Amino acid sequence: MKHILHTLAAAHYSLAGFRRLLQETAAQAELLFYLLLLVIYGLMGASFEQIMIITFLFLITFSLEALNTAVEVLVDHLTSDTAEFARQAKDLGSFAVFCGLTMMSLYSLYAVYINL
Ligand SMILES: Nc1ncnc2c1ncn2[C@@H]1O[C@H](COP(=O)(O)OP(=O)(O)OP(=O)(O)O)[C@@H](O)[C@H]1O
Repeated sequence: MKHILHTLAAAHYSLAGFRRLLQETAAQAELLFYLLLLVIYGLMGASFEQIMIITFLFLITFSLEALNTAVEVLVDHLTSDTAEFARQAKDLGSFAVFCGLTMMSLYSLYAVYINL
């Protein structure tokens, strides 16, 4: 019973995190990018396996965006001034998201190449 309640509470907190993430313009753009890719994958007759792969890559990218947002929230709480640690922390988070988007883009170029 204790474990079930713990899991339910964790799901509740995760949903709150998802709602918070959707307030970020970058996260909205990434979600739209994924939906657009799904349409393209559908139109070119991609396999179930290819749709699963792009979905996993999107979920990795979206989770990187969530962690990047968490870093930004913490940094903004720590300082409202210009600071070297703040610049480095935000740039590193930004680079992580960039890597995720690059994975999605490269895989999609490959999927278009083998399906058309
Ligand atoms: N307090 C700060 N001190 C120094 N540089 C900062 C600071 N805050 C932001 N920056 C620099 O400005 C960039 C953009 O920061 P900002 O807070 O606007 O992120 P963002 O545009 O909201 O990021 P994202 O698009 O990933 O949500 C950072 O990557 C960093 O280089």
